[in-house]
Amino acid sequence: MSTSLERAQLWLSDAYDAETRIAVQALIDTNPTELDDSFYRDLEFGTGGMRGIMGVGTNRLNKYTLGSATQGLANYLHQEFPSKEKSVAIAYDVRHNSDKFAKMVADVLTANGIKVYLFESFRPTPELSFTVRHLGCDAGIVLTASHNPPIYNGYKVYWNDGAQIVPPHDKAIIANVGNVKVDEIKFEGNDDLITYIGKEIDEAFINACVENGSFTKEGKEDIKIVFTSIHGTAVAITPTAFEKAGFTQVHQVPEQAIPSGDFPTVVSPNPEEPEALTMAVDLANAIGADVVIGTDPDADRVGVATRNNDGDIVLLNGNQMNTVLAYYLLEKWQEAGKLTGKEFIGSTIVTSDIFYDIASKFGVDCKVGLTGFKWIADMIRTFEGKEKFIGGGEESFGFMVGDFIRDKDSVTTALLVSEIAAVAKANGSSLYNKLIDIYVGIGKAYQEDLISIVKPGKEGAELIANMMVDFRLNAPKELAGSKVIRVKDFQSSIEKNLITGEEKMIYIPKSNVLIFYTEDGSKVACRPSGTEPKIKYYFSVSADLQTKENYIEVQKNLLAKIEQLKVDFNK
Ligand SMILES: O=P([O-])(O)O[C@H]1O[C@H](COP(=O)(O)O)[C@@H](O)[C@H](O)[C@H]1O
Ligand SMILES: [Mg+2]
Repeated sequence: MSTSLERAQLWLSDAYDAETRIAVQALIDTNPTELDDSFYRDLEFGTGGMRGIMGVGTNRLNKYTLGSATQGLANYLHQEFPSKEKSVAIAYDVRHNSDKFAKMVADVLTANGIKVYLFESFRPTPELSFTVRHLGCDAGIVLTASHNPPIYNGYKVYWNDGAQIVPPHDKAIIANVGNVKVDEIKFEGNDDLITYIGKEIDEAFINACVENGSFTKEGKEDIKIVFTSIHGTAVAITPTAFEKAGFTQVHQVPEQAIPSGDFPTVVSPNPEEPEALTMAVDLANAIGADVVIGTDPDADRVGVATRNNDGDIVLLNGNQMNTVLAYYLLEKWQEAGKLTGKEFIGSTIVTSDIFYDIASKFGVDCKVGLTGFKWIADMIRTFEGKEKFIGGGEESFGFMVGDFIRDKDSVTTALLVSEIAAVAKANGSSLYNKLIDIYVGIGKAYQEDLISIVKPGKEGAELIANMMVDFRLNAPKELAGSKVIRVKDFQSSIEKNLITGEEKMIYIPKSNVLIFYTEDGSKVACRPSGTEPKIKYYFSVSADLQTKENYIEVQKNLLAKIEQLKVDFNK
């Protein structure tokens, strides 16, 4: 394997433009650490596409890494569909360079004779997934790094069903990308092959979201909602969707309705960080709102906060939000007589096990995939025509309602969660109480939490890899005073019962993930993030819950248990 310096020297050839060569030379001359980090590896497709810091280098997002990825995709499309006229839809978010990168990517495709539908300005990621299906495209691309910091950008790739690519397509595209030499990238586009899209698609998309995310008008004029797009793409769509769905009291956070790749009013534009919703919560307190909803820059993630029984606004975690959403959808399908036993909800290995309880209550299946909504979308494809997908989610903030969009979708989710809150309020309850009702209904309360430890750069990646190796070599025997009785290793595809020694195969694709189960029912999953330089630990605990009145006490104990569990991992 060549060194970072050798790899960097290749970028000094004439095949690269002058600006790039100057920047690479400057790294070689003055910044060995940055040079190493920029060139020590190639960017890869992770959980949510290819993401990287913008800059020169093989491990950075730039004209050449995006160019070769797109040339590889074009080559693969020609291989897969040799005789048909091909088309690709392209969207982009509000980040720095996203618009320029989108046009550049469009040029590479048209230079390869592929027709492009390019959004005229920024749009949500779920709208792109919808568009691929709506226009019958062969693939789709979004230029976005989701909620990552402003220095990042990225490239999400969708196949013709509107789902992000999984094997074999991702591996095949990467293999094609690996064969692309820089002078083979066709940068000279053909504008005649570009069709700009916008308003008509927005209308179709919003109508589809409203149709799939609305079951009733009850309470929609009485619920007060604060919505923030956190400087991202949802601003162009979600307020209209709310209006069309019948909500009349939606208040936007004005400062955050301004699109900006600097995300100037937040530390991180990630609704999973409570700080990202501070301004929205302040506004909600000022105007007495019932619900707070915030979306990430590419509007696939959505955070929801609601009032607890003391009137304080509390942030629901991803599992709690997904619990309420999945349960409501199942209730609606049941009421409509649409549950036949051939339906399923989707989850991933880091989703709370409450999804199994909910599925069994309604007599549907709960399918489990690897982390990432692309694996939930994969289930829909696999069971298409045989079993019907109702909805799906995981630990992270976001949900997928039905199969018309094959990625998590904050727009439909925002409508649905607001409807649940509206109906609850109209019946003297609340979103918060709906969650507790579900726990009481299944006889068990759940609590989850997540720690993400950031380890940046090449050194960080090595540290994280070593931490996972260490967990395998020295697996914990006890967690928070309870014996570890079962371990699932998704890399070796083996589940081991530590009491009986029995081993079982795990039948989902391999991934670097470990899950430990303790005697008292706690579950801890460990995995390196596939989108950011982080290692993640997911905690899930549960306890019996018979009455609503006991919830606060039970929850307090569960939270204390999670704190105990965290001690072993927070290093
Ligand atoms: O970042 P997004 O909004 O595109 O979302 C993507 O990445 C998240 C974080 O993945 P990881 O834990 O590997 O960092 C996943 O949970 C999510 O399913 C996926 O769609
Ligand atoms: Mg996102």
